[in-house]
Amino acid sequence: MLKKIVLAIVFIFVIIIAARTILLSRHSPPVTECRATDDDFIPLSDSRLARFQRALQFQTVSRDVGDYNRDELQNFGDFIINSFPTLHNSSLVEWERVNNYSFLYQIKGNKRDLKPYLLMSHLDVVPATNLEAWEAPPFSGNIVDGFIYGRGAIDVKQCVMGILESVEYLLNNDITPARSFYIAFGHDEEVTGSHGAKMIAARLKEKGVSELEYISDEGLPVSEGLISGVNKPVASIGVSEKGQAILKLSVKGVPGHSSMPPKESTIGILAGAVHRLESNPHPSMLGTGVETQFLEHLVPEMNFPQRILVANIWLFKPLLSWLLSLKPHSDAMIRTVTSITMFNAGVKANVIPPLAEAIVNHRIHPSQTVREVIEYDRQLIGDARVNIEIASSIDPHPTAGYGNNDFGYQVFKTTIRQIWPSALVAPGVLIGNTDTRHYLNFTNNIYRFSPTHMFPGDAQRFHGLNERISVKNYEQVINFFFHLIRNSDQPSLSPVHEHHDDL
Ligand SMILES: CCCCCCCC/C=C\CCCCCCCC(=O)NCC(=O)O
Ligand SMILES: [Zn+2]
Ligand SMILES: [Zn+2]
Repeated sequence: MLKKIVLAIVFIFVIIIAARTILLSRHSPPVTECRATDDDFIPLSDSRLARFQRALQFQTVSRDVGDYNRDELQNFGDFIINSFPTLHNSSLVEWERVNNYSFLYQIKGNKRDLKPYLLMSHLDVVPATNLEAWEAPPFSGNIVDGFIYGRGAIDVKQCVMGILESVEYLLNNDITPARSFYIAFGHDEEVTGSHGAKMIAARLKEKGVSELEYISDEGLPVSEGLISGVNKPVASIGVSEKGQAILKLSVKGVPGHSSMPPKESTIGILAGAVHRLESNPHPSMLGTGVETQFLEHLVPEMNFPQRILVANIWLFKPLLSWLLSLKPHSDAMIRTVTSITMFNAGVKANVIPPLAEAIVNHRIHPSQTVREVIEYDRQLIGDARVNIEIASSIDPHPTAGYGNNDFGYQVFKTTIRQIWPSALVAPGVLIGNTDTRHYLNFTNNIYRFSPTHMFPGDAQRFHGLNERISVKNYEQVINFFFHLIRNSDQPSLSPVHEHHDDL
């Protein structure tokens, strides 16, 4: 009898595994018909390329909240105004500098009943370090072997300049958009956006804007070769964004002579706490959020064993979590991550340190909250001598729609396929943070995507060494935004044609 029950259970499991594998292995058909019309390609002329190289030369570095290079932001802003004369003088455009260095543009379409959308980006960059290790100086914009080097090449001056080039082209060619749109460039995204994006959002409200059709901002790239077994480019659209908690850990002690040390120093206690945090990662949340749909979208391109695993996360979560945890970029998809980013202690070689401090930077999986993450840390540290203070925090963002009837998502999907026809397009979670935190009240439809083509090894270039973009990819960036604007002109989505017979 027991044997029969076991066999029946195994049989049911096999049926479920097979059914899910077959179901998720089906290729999804294109769901929209929205092509860019007219001459639909902007070539990367020498002058467009030179403008981008020049943009990378401005050292618009942000270091901390309120600590950014004002002179260079001013110069970069002046350069933008001078480089795009049609945009800045068109009767279709209203523009202003917000809080001195940020920019807000309104491009007026001729169908005023259509809800406007917003294209976001940012003008600042993080500092460049280890200058000797760069192939070309980080503020040169030099081209080496077909790549344009510079801090900001992928984060994210390529989008600033790509948006500006595409709009200038539209206006120079007398193409009046049907749907109005806004462009917002903040000047301190790398240090929370509280002086830039936050002020732009307030200004938008002042102008009477309360609802937007969708918002686009920097985000996930088009990646190739990052997931073993998937041989096509994977374009992931960030429909949500991780939360963030910056915690300051501190341990206080009594200073004294180093010849008579206490059993434990503030440094030793804090180092122990930090070590416990680093060696006990937060749990895998695989199966609870959009990372699940991301992986499931790739199933048709995977090999058979991979298909079985990914189509059945309900069963294989532990194994898959382990596999995904092997690489930092895939580990970041499935859990709240912990980075120890700063550690300060001690005053002199022969003085017992009175204070030790560390900064912990968490990026929070959308299925968790700031409170839960801090409680987990507290339990893990398990030492009342370690004080935990929240320096800043934000919960994960809500998830935007990514179905067949979600206008913004479908416009992105169509546009991506116009630039990368073989790309698999999938929803995903952005593992870093953006200025969109200041715009959450304008719409739920926020899409975080950068039309940057990335290959193995490129993820480390974000905020790292040798940030660069290929000349070809920069041309794709310009054309991505051009097509996005053209595709956004349609009043609504074309009827959806589902083909269920193409198994
Ligand atoms: C198996 C996974 C395949 C997906 C490929 C993902 C590759 C991820 C590589 C880079 C994405 C990182 C984008 C981060 C943008 C965040 C912008 C930023 O710097 N904001 C400030 C901050 O977060 O502190
Ligand atoms: Zn950025
Ligand atoms: Zn950045």
